[in-house]
Amino acid sequence: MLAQEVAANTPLFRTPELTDTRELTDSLQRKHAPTWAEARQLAYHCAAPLPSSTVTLAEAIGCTLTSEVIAHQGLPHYASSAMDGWAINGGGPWTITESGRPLSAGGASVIATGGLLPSGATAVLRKESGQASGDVHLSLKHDAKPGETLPGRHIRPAGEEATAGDVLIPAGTLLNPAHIALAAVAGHDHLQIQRKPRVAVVLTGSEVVTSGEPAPGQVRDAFGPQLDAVISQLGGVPGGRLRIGDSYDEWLTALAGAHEGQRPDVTITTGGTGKSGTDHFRDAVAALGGRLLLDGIAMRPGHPAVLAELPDGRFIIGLPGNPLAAMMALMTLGEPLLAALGNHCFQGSGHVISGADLEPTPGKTRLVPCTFVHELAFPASHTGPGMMRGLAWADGYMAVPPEGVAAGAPVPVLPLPWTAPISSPNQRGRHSGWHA
Ligand SMILES: Nc1nc2c(c(=O)[nH]1)N[C@H]1C(S)=C(S)[C@@H](COP(=O)(O)OP(=O)(O)OC[C@H]3O[C@@H](n4cnc5c(N)ncnc54)[C@H](O)[C@@H]3O)O[C@H]1N2
Ligand code: MOO
Repeated sequence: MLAQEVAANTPLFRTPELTDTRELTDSLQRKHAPTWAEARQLAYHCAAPLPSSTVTLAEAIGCTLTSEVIAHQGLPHYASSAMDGWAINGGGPWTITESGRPLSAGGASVIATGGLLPSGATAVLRKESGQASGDVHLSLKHDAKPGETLPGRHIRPAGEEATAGDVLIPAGTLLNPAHIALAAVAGHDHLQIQRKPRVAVVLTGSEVVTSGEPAPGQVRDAFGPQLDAVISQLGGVPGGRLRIGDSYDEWLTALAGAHEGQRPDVTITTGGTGKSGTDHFRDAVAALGGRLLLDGIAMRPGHPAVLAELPDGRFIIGLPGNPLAAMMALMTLGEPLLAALGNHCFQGSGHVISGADLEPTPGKTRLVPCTFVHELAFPASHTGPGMMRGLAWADGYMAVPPEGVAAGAPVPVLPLPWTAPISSPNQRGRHSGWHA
């Protein structure tokens, strides 16, 4: 269950005063590292929504519709039988004629469910309500339900569900499989949707191994098996993966775009955000003519995270190598950036009563995986920057302000992409804030 919420969520929206990213980054670079909140704002406001694109129906599931779906003809578009039986004209008895021919008074013809109603038909008589003798004579069974031959009985009239010109699915709808079926029955083949950002991943580090138990000096890759799923949960489309070692040349080639397939909108790197001889993020971005939008954040863990933009418009998010630090940096920068590119708002923090004293960390926001017990938020254990145990069982993560939080006071808490929103029941969902 959700912990008690004492303040409504405040989803972040594009605000006019913050749309000049260069001004924002310049102002941020003049002072210390941006705060956690400033970093989130910057990651949201540095990107414009991707253009919409036309896709097949199956490809549109899970996407946001940008152009309404109209009924070009009535739904259904012809009057049909709702039952297997006979199309009939009048109250009977009837003479059976060839199917598909117009019916005159006292006429009947065999029809199947969904079959096109012949002209002159006044009703459909269900098979179980009629008695045919030979191929010609049809009469009403004595035990047939009353009203079986009344005009309109068991007929699906044309336009019953929609008339031509009706808006079947408005723009801004997050398309579920039933929407797609509706578009199909209305005769549509393609839909216009908001394009989702394509996100490539570059995993760095020669000590990183991808299977089995790592030997001393090696680490098992914490990102490869799960990052694509998180990218999807954040509204992106996984766009390829590259593994490289620690050399500058490998970094340069990887960031230059040595990916197979389509060019990504965002590249996420892991590791190499430090400032040692084996950390090449900044040099590679500079060599490619890119600029750092953000270099470090006043938060723990994840403070070395970097956000850059290349001249071709691609964004690069540099996540630290430490696994929890990387995930917290991904929430801080990746969630808002993907939201902006995908043209939706992202969730702000809810407030939950803290069950524990949370120590101050002067000048820094602490991001702490937490669990909810009796509607109180408690910091999880095992939340060192390189640890995953705490995050694995967390219900969300706290953004503990620099001055700390006393037990019993509200603390900002955010959901993880795979946990329930920290929100009141009438709050809109993560992907529902499409900007028309
Ligand atoms: N002198 C300083 N050293 C460090 C500082 C500092 O401020 N001064 N900051 C520390 C912090 S905080 C972090 S976070 C890390 C940032 O490191 P990098 O982003 O350069 O990452 P690496 O050095 O490549 O790796 C750090 C750590 O993470 C492990 N790693 C890397 N990739 C993976 C992976 N795919 N799966 C699991 N673990 C991974 C790597 O083996 C290292 O143990 O710098 C600190 N140092
Ligand atoms: O940012 Mo490092 O965050 O603590 O592992």
